[in-house]
Amino acid sequence: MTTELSQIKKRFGTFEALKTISLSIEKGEFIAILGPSGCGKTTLLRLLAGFEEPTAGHIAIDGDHVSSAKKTTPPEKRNIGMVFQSFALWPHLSVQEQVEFPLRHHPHTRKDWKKNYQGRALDVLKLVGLEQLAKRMPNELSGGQRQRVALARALAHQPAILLMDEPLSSLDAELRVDMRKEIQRLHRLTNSSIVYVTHDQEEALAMADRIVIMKDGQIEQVGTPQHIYLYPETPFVARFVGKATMVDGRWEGNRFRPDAAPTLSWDGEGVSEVFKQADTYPVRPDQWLFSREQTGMEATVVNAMYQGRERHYAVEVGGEVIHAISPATEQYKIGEKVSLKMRQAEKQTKAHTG
Ligand SMILES: Nc1ncnc2c1ncn2[C@@H]1O[C@H](COP(=O)(O)OP(=O)(O)OP(=O)(O)O)[C@@H](O)[C@H]1O
Repeated sequence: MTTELSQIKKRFGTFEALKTISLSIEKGEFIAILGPSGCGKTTLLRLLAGFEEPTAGHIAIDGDHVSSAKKTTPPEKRNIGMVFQSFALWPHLSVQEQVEFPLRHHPHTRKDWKKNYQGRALDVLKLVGLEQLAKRMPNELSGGQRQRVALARALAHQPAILLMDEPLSSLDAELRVDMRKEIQRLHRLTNSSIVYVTHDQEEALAMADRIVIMKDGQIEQVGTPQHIYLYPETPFVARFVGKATMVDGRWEGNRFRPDAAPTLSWDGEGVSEVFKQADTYPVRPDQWLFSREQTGMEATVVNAMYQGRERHYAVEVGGEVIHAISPATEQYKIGEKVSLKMRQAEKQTKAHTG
């Protein structure tokens, strides 16, 4: 069964926080909602959870009509689990009791689990590797352990959909990467769909089956991580996900000729019509090819950062500063004049000449 959001609008007073959102989430699918601060991600999640009512439209979770402007099922009656940034564990309950609580009280808990809630709670704690800490209280746990308890509590009754709002943002960088893997593992082991709100594109690209990119209360693009990264459909998505620069130039069918070096042209197969109509080409930092021979777009290095495997540069082209990445083996100094081409253009040339 899918979860459906149909024509959802949400207004706070005169402010339209969500403007006609429609989205279908498959059973077991991992959806990341990605967008900048204030674009409406949390509002969308709160509507799914039942903390807010839509101004228009309706929501069905696993076939249950839970939300419309007329009628809303409260959060505790929805077949959902929730994990928030703050973990929100109950301070007076032990680890085991945190997980038992929803099993005993949630209306969607399977009958056999409700009866044997202690056994099921232990099984779920084993799943997240916390069975040894079942008797501990929340204040006796590390941040990562607390987040595991929050996950176990949310997953215990096997909700149709697990809602997660920036669940890793209060953990340090290393733990965040570990917990990403943990969430992916748990997702594989359960049948729950996941809706995961984040403003971290790396997290969304790494974890989701599909990413929903939001801007100003609307969906900009929906697609697999690879599709969104390689084939952005709007300048906003190209900049936000791919950190792309919009290069001005002319399109001749599927070939692009940059204004800054009109003798150069490169292939634009698959580039969205939106860019063609705007006479631009979105180039990601990793797509630039540096050279000292003046055969491409003239540029001056204004900043350089060594990053181990690669070097990140800020370079000025025609008065605009853009970001470009080179392999660490290539080194350019601040102030140095370089020449930039699209990586793909080089491949094309090789293919034509080779
Ligand atoms: N209860 C409310 N009353 C009025 N405006 C609200 C309310 N809740 C949210 N908003 C507004 O709706 C917009 C979307 O807010 P929301 O919290 O959904 O954004 P977000 O994408 O989750 O942002 P962030 O990443 O900063 O959490 C914001 O402009 C916010 O100020």
